[in-house]
Amino acid sequence: MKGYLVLSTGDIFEGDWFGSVDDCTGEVVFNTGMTGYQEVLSDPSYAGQIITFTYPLIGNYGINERDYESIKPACKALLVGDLCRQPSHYESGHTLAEIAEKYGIGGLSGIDTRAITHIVRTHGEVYGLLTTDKEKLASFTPQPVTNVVPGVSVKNIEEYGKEAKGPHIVLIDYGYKKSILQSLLDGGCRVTVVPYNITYNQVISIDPDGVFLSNGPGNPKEITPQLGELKKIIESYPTMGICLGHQLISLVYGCDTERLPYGHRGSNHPVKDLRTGKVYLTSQNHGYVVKGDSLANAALELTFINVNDKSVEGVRHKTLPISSVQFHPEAHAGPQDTGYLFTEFIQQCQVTGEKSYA
Ligand SMILES: NC(=O)CC[C@H](N)C(=O)O
Repeated sequence: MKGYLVLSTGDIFEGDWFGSVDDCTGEVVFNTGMTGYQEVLSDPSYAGQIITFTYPLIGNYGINERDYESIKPACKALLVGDLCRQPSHYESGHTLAEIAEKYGIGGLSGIDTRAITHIVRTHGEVYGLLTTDKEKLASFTPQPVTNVVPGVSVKNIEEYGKEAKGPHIVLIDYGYKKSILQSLLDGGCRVTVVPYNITYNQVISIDPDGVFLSNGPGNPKEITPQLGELKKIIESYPTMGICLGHQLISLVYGCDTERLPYGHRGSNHPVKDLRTGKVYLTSQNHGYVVKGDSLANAALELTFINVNDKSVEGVRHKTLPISSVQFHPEAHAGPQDTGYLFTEFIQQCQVTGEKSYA
């Protein structure tokens, strides 16, 4: 079946439809990873987005039971050059098309993903409609995707690793990737996952040794109503944040965020650890970034920069044990080179001994 993509720029693409047959709209973004489509499509930070894969062949090793980053993928649609419908891998249980259909994700293959990527690179903020009905193309009115965190955050507290001997971590869920939870569990932690709008008093009653702010979709400024509670929480425990969590820590301390000219989404984004001068390849997925000049008089200092565009990739508090990174040390998809940041954080939660800084 033929399907169509119309962009907010007016460009129209025709391709072969796969996945859910319902029309869908979303922000069009591109991911440059050569592998990792399963982790990408199930990363909740892609909620409300249409993902263009720049790597030409997608689906060739199928879909397995282990590599999901969430129970239910939250992205809207997938744009693929060459869709493999006969995957080959010993762990593969399904094709990408089957999984797209199962989870209500739209898909178009056989389209020029390079051209779409070029449009997104040029315009930055691009929205799209996927439909099988050619008649609808002319009437598409793009609408920004907003307020997505409540839809992907847990509704109730969840506990993992209850028998673990290591520190007890509260993971605030803005749409966490399973690999963040897994990294904490692998480090010997007990983890309590809590909803994004958790209060200071609720965290105190859980009595953790550390706090972790997860990744998540959307504009970080949409979480502004939570910043007051968040400040009290993070100033009471050793804290680490990733991606959206990093942006929120920066907003708590009066820094500003903005949209990147176009997002960083892929598995080989180089960042420099300013403490050591070492450069690491990282997994990334973000459309917003902390403004470098807004750090000037803040309580935070820069710890990592992006080697390509010099954007902010990490900060830490000048006196409190609070740090965060824009990239993904939990990897999946992508390299695990910065996994040492989990080790450092877990050690910090152990060394402190005291339950609370307050
Ligand atoms: N992966 C994330 O946490 C993304 C953070 C934020 N939604 C952004 O796009 O910048």
